[in-house]
Amino acid sequence: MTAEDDRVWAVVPAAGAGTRMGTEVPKQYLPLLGRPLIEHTLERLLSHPRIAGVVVAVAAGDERWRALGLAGRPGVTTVTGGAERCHSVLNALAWLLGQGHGGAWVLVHDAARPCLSHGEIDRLLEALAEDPVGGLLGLPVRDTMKRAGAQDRVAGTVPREGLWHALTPQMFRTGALHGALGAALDRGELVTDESSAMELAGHAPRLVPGRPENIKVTRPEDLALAELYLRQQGGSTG
Ligand SMILES: Nc1ccn([C@@H]2O[C@H](COP(=O)(O)OP(=O)(O)OP(=O)(O)O)[C@@H](O)[C@H]2O)c(=O)n1
Ligand SMILES: C[C@](O)(CO)[C@H](O)COP(=O)(O)O
Repeated sequence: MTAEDDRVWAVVPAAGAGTRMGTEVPKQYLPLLGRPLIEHTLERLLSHPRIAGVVVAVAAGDERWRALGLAGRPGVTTVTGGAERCHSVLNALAWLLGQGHGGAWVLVHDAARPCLSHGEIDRLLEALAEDPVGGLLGLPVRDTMKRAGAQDRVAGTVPREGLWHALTPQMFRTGALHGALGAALDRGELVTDESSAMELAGHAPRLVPGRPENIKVTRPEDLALAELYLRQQGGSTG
């Protein structure tokens, strides 16, 4: 294995508007324990010894990102995001390809998931080190799952055996993921995660158990939960 293949990069899609949060400030910039949410996320990634660098996709003209000063931190590269998460990820992957990292593993991790632990990153790297496809962190579904019909009436119960929540990071070879994502977008498939693109390309990514604390801050009530989890980690990266 060449030294290049052993390097691991991270891509952080951070160009969203946070509509479901209902705040004027995009959620990745909301304060969490006194620091912008995205700062916690980037710190988790940048402090991991196997991660060579982080490519952050931010909205065009994002003044908050510029004002944060994180763009100038060693190991951080900024690219412009796109209309959807998949476009933002594709732009970041294109930068990595342009740098000659097509053979390297890339971990795509939502900026909105600040409670990621080093233990999860380690599990992902160990489980997929020799995997021909790659994979993602996930959580088996614990509740009985219902499919809603008209007027939110139960249309049916979905068997939960084998159902998982997809989390991030999702880990694939940069070149393979860029190709699969580009092909999905060419077909008009605005995939909501990287695994979907790889599945459309005919692959079966591996699911690796993540932690319930690795939540995606999406709605207002998620902020308090993320703060609780970060306090429980007590500043450690887990
Ligand atoms: N065009 C977009 C949309 C989303 N994201 C990022 O993708 C991650 C997961 O997306 P989501 O939780 O949906 O964030 P938003 O799109 O900002 O939220 P909403 O759907 O509520 O607007 C977030 O870190 C978000 O910043 C992105 O980089 N580019
Ligand atoms: C990537 C992801 O976090 C996996 O669950 C999710 O698909 C992001 O979806 P969103 O609609 O962009 O929040």
